[in-house]
Amino acid sequence: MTMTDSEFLQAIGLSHSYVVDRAARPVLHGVDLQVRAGEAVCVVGHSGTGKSTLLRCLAGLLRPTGGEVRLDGRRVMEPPPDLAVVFQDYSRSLMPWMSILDNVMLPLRRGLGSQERRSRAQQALADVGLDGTGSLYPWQVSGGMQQRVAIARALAYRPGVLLMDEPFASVDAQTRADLEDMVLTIRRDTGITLVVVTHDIDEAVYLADRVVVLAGTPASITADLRVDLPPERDQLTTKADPRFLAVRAEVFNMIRTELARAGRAT
Ligand SMILES: Nc1ncnc2c1ncn2[C@@H]1O[C@H](COP(=O)(O)OP(=O)(O)OP(=O)(O)O)[C@@H](O)[C@H]1O
Repeated sequence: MTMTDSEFLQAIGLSHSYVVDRAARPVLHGVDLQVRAGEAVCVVGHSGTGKSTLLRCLAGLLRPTGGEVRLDGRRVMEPPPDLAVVFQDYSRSLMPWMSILDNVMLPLRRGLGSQERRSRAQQALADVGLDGTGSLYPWQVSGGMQQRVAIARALAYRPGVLLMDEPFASVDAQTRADLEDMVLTIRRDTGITLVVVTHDIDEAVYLADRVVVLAGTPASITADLRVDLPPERDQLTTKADPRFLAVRAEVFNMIRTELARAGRAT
């Protein structure tokens, strides 16, 4: 398949089955997803539908059992250097015995001098609002700040693509709103391509240019909705905007319909 400039990150006919008790258990089947350079796409779907599996395949952390993932035209066979991932569980992703600055410097590529690594890490900490915290240890700061550190670590090597798996599910509502706004600012300032998996429909619509719904067993993309909102967003006015409410209602109804089809209770 040939790729146009606009199709930057692609899943093409992607399928994945896990092996459980020696039997293949299909989770994803025929997932087609195109993300353009600089676009923000949120993936929603009910619990257990395969969102994390899809994200891990996109990240090159899991080899799909069918189809393929392409980044900038090249087939993804392992985690690409231009791509970073942030997971939900910041407490397990940070090294407690290392300072915040050392945590952020940790994955920076060899080949950079120590001064460059240090200045990139300090810049990334500043970008997430954590200027001046580098000498502290992760356990000395709040959960929301630890998640900012995890995001700074992902940003420090300046990836073109940032994948996030339920990144704000473990923090309180106010911190979550602050982190959502921080992601919007980073996106505006860097032009990074963003794919976010989230349970939270409001969060998905707030962050995204497009919301895709993953549904079915095995799952595929059953809806792909454009969010017709200006890029400048804020928690109060955007979430009260009729266009926001319309997409939110549409996504909500789709997921509810899928749940009913699967015979689950909402
Ligand atoms: N390593 C594995 N081996 C076997 N089955 C797995 C494995 N990882 C996930 N699964 C199963 O695959 C299905 C999809 O899991 P996945 O974590 O991708 O879903 P999800 O949509 O991200 O769920 P949630 O929203 O609850 O995090 C689930 O039924 C899960 O139990």
